[in-house]
Amino acid sequence: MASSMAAVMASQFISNSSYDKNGGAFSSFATMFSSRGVASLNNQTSVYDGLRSLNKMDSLGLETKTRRTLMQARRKGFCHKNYRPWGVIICGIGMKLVFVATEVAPWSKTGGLGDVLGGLPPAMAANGHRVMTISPRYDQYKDAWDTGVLVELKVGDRIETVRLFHCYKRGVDRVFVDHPLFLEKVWGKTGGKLYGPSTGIDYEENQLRFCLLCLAALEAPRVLNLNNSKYFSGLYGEDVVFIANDWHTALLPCYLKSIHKPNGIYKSAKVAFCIHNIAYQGRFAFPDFELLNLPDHFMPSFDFIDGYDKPVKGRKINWMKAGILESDCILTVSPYYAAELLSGPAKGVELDGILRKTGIIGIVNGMDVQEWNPATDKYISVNYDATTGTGKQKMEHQLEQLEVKYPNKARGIAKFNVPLAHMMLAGADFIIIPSRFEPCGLIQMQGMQDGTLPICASTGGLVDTVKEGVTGFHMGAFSVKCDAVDPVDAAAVASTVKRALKVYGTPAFHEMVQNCMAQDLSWKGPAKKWEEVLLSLGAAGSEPGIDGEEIAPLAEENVATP
Ligand SMILES: Nc1ncnc2c1ncn2[C@@H]1O[C@H](COP(=O)(O)OP(=O)(O)O[C@H]2O[C@H](CO)[C@@H](O)[C@H](O)[C@H]2O)[C@@H](O)[C@H]1O
Repeated sequence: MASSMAAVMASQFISNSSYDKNGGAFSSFATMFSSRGVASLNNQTSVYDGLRSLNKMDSLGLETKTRRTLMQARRKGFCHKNYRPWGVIICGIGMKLVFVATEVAPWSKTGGLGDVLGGLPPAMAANGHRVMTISPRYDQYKDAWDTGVLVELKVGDRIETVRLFHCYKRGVDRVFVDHPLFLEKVWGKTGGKLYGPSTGIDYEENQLRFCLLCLAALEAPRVLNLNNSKYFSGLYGEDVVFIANDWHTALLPCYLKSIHKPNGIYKSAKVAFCIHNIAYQGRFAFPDFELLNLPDHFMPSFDFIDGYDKPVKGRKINWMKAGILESDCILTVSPYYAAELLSGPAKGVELDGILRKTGIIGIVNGMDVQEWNPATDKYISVNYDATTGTGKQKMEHQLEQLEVKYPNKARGIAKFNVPLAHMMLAGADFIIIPSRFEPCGLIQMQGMQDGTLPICASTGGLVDTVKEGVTGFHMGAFSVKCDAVDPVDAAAVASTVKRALKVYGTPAFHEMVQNCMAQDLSWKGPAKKWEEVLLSLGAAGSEPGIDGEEIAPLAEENVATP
């Protein structure tokens, strides 16, 4: 197939790839709808022999515990990576993880997908894994350098050249794929323009854009020589675990199997596919299969007919279906949502049957507790913590007066505004989340972190993360039919809000606020669960990490636009 071109062309550019750059608010409610070693000996072999006699050496010449001990010592600052007390270079432990997605916060974000790609990778790195993210370069990110590495890829009927940019932040290699299909269309880091000229309208070339991303992502671990980490250096190599996210990256396992594995490349590499929102599947006209440059035997994995019970005329291709069938394991962002996806066509959005065959694992998302920390939040004028959770008396009085003076008044701002989102969640007492479905949901966690009680629908991750009467209020599950609002659902919103208002200002309310703020909502717990799943895939060289003591400090220069 012509598609083997990518691997061949990429290898021609490896010589180019050496790279080392050192590089209470006026409304009490906020409602947001959003929807690892290389063992290298110097002349101190007697010490090495001593180690060998003390420990059972593994195939790479190091006993796991020894490696971990040294790693931990380095983390505590007891030794530097260039200090080799035992004549052993240790390049790391754990797994080599490559996350691929169309969004990665803070560089690009339209919602929770960007947040997850921003937060989970540093948490995995904190646990001792070598971690890379690959996403498009939508803008001239000022903190991401040109590696000078070019890769040629066959996309559609053309050969396209992409350039790889890189920065190293919070223990993670952030790789950005530069191509006019991304930058020339978007020129910005956030907003609906990532996917189309305006919200709800897709770019015609989206399939080609995402083919390009998947193909480039499969080259990066083999061509990028990255040396910024204290613990790791050189190429990631082939024993990696790819984590593909949502339908845009569903072709990654297909290209891995059609281009690389037949050529003996990435023999032990595995792919985990994570569903953040099954509502978006990448359904296209069947003839578009030709655009993808995949062998015909992949057709059944893509083959799809709209309308489960009443099939609609005309076959389609379905990217997410192929991603699910061709990956080594499927994850989603909460256990309850995983169960909902298996429950039937309505919640499984017609992929429930496929998921029942493959199985799916739900792990609740964490949140970035550094970005969302009311004690240090740069977007709010008065910082606070659990001991100062209450508003000023004067303002509380003004609030009461506002309600009396302007009954039934509220403000609605339909804009993507990060500072405002922080201010609303920090300033509000309640956040109403009336989701018809919610795979995990981050705003309820951001609210709880800020001491703002969620009043939420009982669906998906909201069930897993909000405890009735303890950390918030549940309204019950809503109809998933989007064409009309069910009056029963509207009544449930009203009655639950009334119930929450009765608690407002009481000792029970203050206890709930304390309960919310006392929780560890960070990525630490979820990252351990992710590690367990990814280790079980058995990519060569995969080992458990360590217990990360803390997530690395927030990078000084975090947001990156010209
Ligand atoms: N007007 C606005 N201005 C600025 N920022 C705004 C905003 N409205 C929302 N945000 C921010 O965008 C993010 C929204 O994340 P969510 O997880 O709640 O939903 P989303 O549907 O995007 O994510 C999907 O993927 C995530 C990640 O897996 C799942 O948690 C979720 O259930 C699934 O639907 C939060 O960081 C929030 O603060």
